[in-house]
Amino acid sequence: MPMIPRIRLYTNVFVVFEGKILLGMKKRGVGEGLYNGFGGKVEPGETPLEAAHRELKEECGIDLPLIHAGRLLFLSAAMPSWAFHIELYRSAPGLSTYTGELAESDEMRPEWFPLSSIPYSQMWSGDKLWLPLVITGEHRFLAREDYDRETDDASKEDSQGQVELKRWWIALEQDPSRTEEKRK
Ligand SMILES: COc1nc(N)nc2c1ncn2[C@H]1C[C@H](O)[C@@H](COP(=O)(O)OP(=O)(O)OP(=O)(O)O)O1
Repeated sequence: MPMIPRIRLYTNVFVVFEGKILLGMKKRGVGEGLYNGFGGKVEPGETPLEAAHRELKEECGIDLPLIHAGRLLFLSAAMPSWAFHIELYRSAPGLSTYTGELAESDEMRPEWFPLSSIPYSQMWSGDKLWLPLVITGEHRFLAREDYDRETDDASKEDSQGQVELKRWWIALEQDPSRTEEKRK
Protein backbone atom coordinates (compact mmCIF):
# COMPACT_ATOMS: atom_id res chain seq x y z
CA MET A 1 0.00 0.00 0.00
CA PRO A 2 1.46 3.44 -0.91
CA MET A 3 2.34 5.80 1.93
CA ILE A 4 -0.56 8.20 2.55
CA PRO A 5 0.69 11.55 3.85
CA ARG A 6 -0.98 13.48 6.65
CA ILE A 7 -2.17 17.04 6.13
CA ARG A 8 -0.39 20.05 7.67
CA LEU A 9 -2.70 23.07 7.74
CA TYR A 10 -1.15 26.55 7.55
CA THR A 11 -2.28 30.10 6.85
CA ASN A 12 -0.59 32.86 4.90
CA VAL A 13 -1.66 36.53 4.86
CA PHE A 14 -0.77 39.16 2.25
CA VAL A 15 -1.47 42.81 3.11
CA VAL A 16 -2.15 44.63 -0.16
CA PHE A 17 -2.71 48.40 -0.10
CA GLU A 18 -2.97 50.74 -3.09
CA GLY A 19 0.14 49.99 -5.20
CA LYS A 20 2.10 48.10 -2.55
CA ILE A 21 2.34 44.78 -0.73
CA LEU A 22 3.70 43.89 2.70
CA LEU A 23 5.99 40.86 2.74
CA GLY A 24 8.12 39.40 5.48
CA MET A 25 11.68 38.10 5.29
CA LYS A 26 11.58 34.77 7.14
CA LYS A 27 14.36 34.77 9.72
CA ARG A 28 14.16 31.14 10.86
CA GLY A 29 12.56 27.74 10.25
CA VAL A 30 10.61 26.71 7.14
CA GLY A 31 11.40 29.12 4.28
CA GLU A 32 14.26 30.92 6.07
CA GLY A 33 15.83 33.57 3.80
CA LEU A 34 12.69 33.88 1.63
CA TYR A 35 10.04 36.60 1.49
CA ASN A 36 6.51 35.41 2.16
CA GLY A 37 3.18 36.50 3.57
CA PHE A 38 2.70 36.19 7.33
CA GLY A 39 1.41 32.90 8.67
CA GLY A 40 1.94 29.58 10.33
CA LYS A 41 0.24 26.47 11.61
CA VAL A 42 -3.45 26.43 12.50
CA GLU A 43 -3.59 25.44 16.17
CA PRO A 44 -6.14 22.93 17.53
CA GLY A 45 -9.51 24.61 18.20
CA GLU A 46 -8.74 27.56 15.89
CA THR A 47 -10.37 28.33 12.56
CA PRO A 48 -7.93 29.17 9.73
CA LEU A 49 -9.20 32.77 9.76
CA GLU A 50 -8.52 33.06 13.51
CA ALA A 51 -5.05 31.60 12.97
CA ALA A 52 -4.41 34.07 10.12
CA HIS A 53 -5.20 37.06 12.37
CA ARG A 54 -3.14 35.61 15.25
CA GLU A 55 -0.07 34.91 13.09
CA LEU A 56 -0.24 38.33 11.42
CA LYS A 57 -0.24 40.00 14.85
CA GLU A 58 2.50 37.73 16.26
CA GLU A 59 4.79 38.05 13.26
CA CYS A 60 4.50 41.76 12.43
CA GLY A 61 2.36 43.43 15.10
CA ILE A 62 -0.71 44.44 13.08
CA ASP A 63 -4.31 43.42 12.44
CA LEU A 64 -6.91 44.35 9.81
CA PRO A 65 -9.97 42.82 8.11
CA LEU A 66 -9.06 39.84 5.88
CA ILE A 67 -10.75 38.06 3.02
CA HIS A 68 -10.13 34.51 1.84
CA ALA A 69 -8.08 34.65 -1.38
CA GLY A 70 -7.40 31.02 -2.24
CA ARG A 71 -6.03 27.68 -1.21
CA LEU A 72 -2.61 26.15 -1.94
CA LEU A 73 -2.03 22.41 -1.73
CA PHE A 74 1.45 21.06 -2.27
CA LEU A 75 3.61 17.99 -1.87
CA SER A 76 7.36 18.02 -1.42
CA ALA A 77 9.68 15.08 -1.95
CA ALA A 78 11.79 16.59 0.85
CA MET A 79 8.95 15.83 3.33
CA PRO A 80 7.03 12.89 1.81
CA SER A 81 5.03 12.06 4.92
CA TRP A 82 3.19 15.41 4.73
CA ALA A 83 0.69 17.05 2.37
CA PHE A 84 0.68 20.82 2.87
CA HIS A 85 -2.52 22.84 2.83
CA ILE A 86 -2.24 26.64 3.08
CA GLU A 87 -5.30 28.87 3.41
CA LEU A 88 -4.37 32.18 1.75
CA TYR A 89 -5.83 35.52 2.88
CA ARG A 90 -5.42 39.11 1.83
CA SER A 91 -6.42 42.42 3.35
CA ALA A 92 -9.95 43.47 2.44
CA PRO A 93 -9.96 45.50 -0.81
CA GLY A 94 -9.89 49.28 -0.46
CA LEU A 95 -8.19 49.30 2.93
CA SER A 96 -5.16 51.45 3.62
CA THR A 97 -4.91 51.30 7.41
CA TYR A 98 -4.36 48.71 10.11
CA THR A 99 -4.44 48.56 13.89
CA GLY A 100 -1.26 47.99 15.92
CA GLU A 101 2.31 48.96 15.07
CA LEU A 102 4.23 47.36 12.24
CA ALA A 103 7.30 45.77 13.82
CA GLU A 104 9.94 43.12 13.21
CA SER A 105 9.53 39.89 15.22
CA ASP A 106 11.93 37.05 15.95
CA GLU A 107 10.42 35.23 12.93
CA MET A 108 9.79 37.90 10.28
CA ARG A 109 11.21 41.25 9.10
CA PRO A 110 8.33 43.15 7.40
CA GLU A 111 9.03 45.20 4.28
CA TRP A 112 6.78 47.06 1.80
CA PHE A 113 7.30 46.45 -1.93
CA PRO A 114 5.74 48.30 -4.88
CA LEU A 115 3.44 45.90 -6.76
CA SER A 116 5.68 46.47 -9.78
CA SER A 117 8.75 44.99 -8.03
CA ILE A 118 7.71 41.98 -6.00
CA PRO A 119 10.90 39.98 -5.18
CA TYR A 120 9.78 36.71 -6.79
CA SER A 121 13.38 35.50 -7.12
CA GLN A 122 13.58 35.49 -3.30
CA MET A 123 10.23 33.74 -2.76
CA TRP A 124 8.98 30.14 -3.02
CA SER A 125 9.08 29.39 -6.73
CA GLY A 126 5.35 28.63 -6.96
CA ASP A 127 4.29 31.99 -5.50
CA LYS A 128 4.65 33.89 -8.79
CA LEU A 129 1.95 31.64 -10.29
CA TRP A 130 -0.83 32.64 -7.90
CA LEU A 131 0.22 35.80 -6.01
CA PRO A 132 -1.14 38.00 -8.87
CA LEU A 133 -4.57 36.39 -8.21
CA VAL A 134 -4.28 37.23 -4.50
CA ILE A 135 -3.44 40.83 -5.41
CA THR A 136 -6.35 41.39 -7.79
CA GLY A 137 -8.69 39.49 -5.44
CA GLU A 138 -11.20 38.98 -8.27
CA HIS A 139 -11.38 35.19 -7.97
CA ARG A 140 -10.68 32.77 -5.20
CA PHE A 141 -8.55 29.92 -6.51
CA LEU A 142 -7.19 26.48 -5.81
CA ALA A 143 -3.49 25.99 -6.60
CA ARG A 144 -1.65 22.68 -6.58
CA GLU A 145 2.15 22.35 -6.64
CA ASP A 146 4.47 19.33 -6.61
CA TYR A 147 8.08 19.86 -5.52
CA ASP A 148 10.24 16.96 -6.58
CA ARG A 149 13.90 16.02 -6.64
CA GLU A 150 16.04 18.12 -8.99
CA THR A 151 17.34 14.90 -10.48
CA ASP A 152 15.82 11.43 -10.84
CA ASP A 153 19.29 9.99 -10.34
CA ALA A 154 19.61 9.57 -6.55
CA SER A 155 23.41 9.23 -6.84
CA LYS A 156 23.57 12.85 -8.14
CA GLU A 157 21.58 14.34 -5.25
CA ASP A 158 23.38 16.53 -2.80
CA SER A 159 23.15 15.80 0.89
CA GLN A 160 20.14 18.11 1.35
CA GLY A 161 18.14 16.39 -1.40
CA GLN A 162 17.11 19.72 -3.00
CA VAL A 163 13.65 19.89 -4.55
CA GLU A 164 12.21 22.08 -7.28
CA LEU A 165 8.73 22.89 -8.58
CA LYS A 166 8.02 20.21 -11.19
CA ARG A 167 4.24 20.26 -11.75
CA TRP A 168 1.45 22.65 -10.93
CA TRP A 169 -2.04 23.75 -11.84
CA ILE A 170 -4.40 26.53 -10.76
CA ALA A 171 -8.20 26.64 -11.00
CA LEU A 172 -10.44 29.65 -10.42
CA GLU A 173 -13.41 29.22 -8.10
CA GLN A 174 -16.90 29.94 -9.44
CA ASP A 175 -17.88 32.57 -6.92
CA PRO A 176 -21.18 34.31 -7.62
CA SER A 177 -21.06 36.23 -4.32
CA ARG A 178 -17.74 37.81 -5.20
CA THR A 179 -18.92 38.66 -8.72
CA GLU A 180 -21.95 40.25 -7.05
CA GLU A 181 -19.62 42.22 -4.71
CA LYS A 182 -17.75 43.53 -7.76
CA ARG A 183 -20.94 44.65 -9.50
CA LYS A 184 -22.03 46.79 -6.50
C1 LIG B 1 6.12 25.67 -1.43
O1 LIG B 1 6.22 25.89 -0.04
C2 LIG B 1 5.64 26.96 0.49
N1 LIG B 1 5.14 27.97 -0.28
C3 LIG B 1 4.58 29.04 0.32
N2 LIG B 1 4.11 30.02 -0.47
N3 LIG B 1 4.46 29.19 1.66
C4 LIG B 1 4.95 28.19 2.40
C5 LIG B 1 5.55 27.05 1.87
N4 LIG B 1 5.91 26.24 2.90
C6 LIG B 1 5.56 26.86 4.03
N5 LIG B 1 4.97 28.03 3.72
C7 LIG B 1 4.41 29.01 4.65
C8 LIG B 1 3.29 28.46 5.48
C9 LIG B 1 3.40 29.31 6.71
O2 LIG B 1 2.74 30.56 6.48
C10 LIG B 1 4.89 29.55 6.83
C11 LIG B 1 5.60 28.55 7.73
O3 LIG B 1 5.14 28.67 8.99
P1 LIG B 1 5.98 28.14 10.23
O4 LIG B 1 6.52 26.78 9.96
O5 LIG B 1 6.95 29.17 10.62
O6 LIG B 1 4.82 27.98 11.25
P2 LIG B 1 4.69 28.61 12.70
O7 LIG B 1 3.43 28.05 13.28
O8 LIG B 1 4.77 30.11 12.63
O9 LIG B 1 5.96 28.01 13.33
P3 LIG B 1 6.53 28.04 14.79
O10 LIG B 1 6.14 26.68 15.33
O11 LIG B 1 8.01 28.23 14.58
O12 LIG B 1 5.86 29.18 15.51
O13 LIG B 1 5.43 29.41 5.53
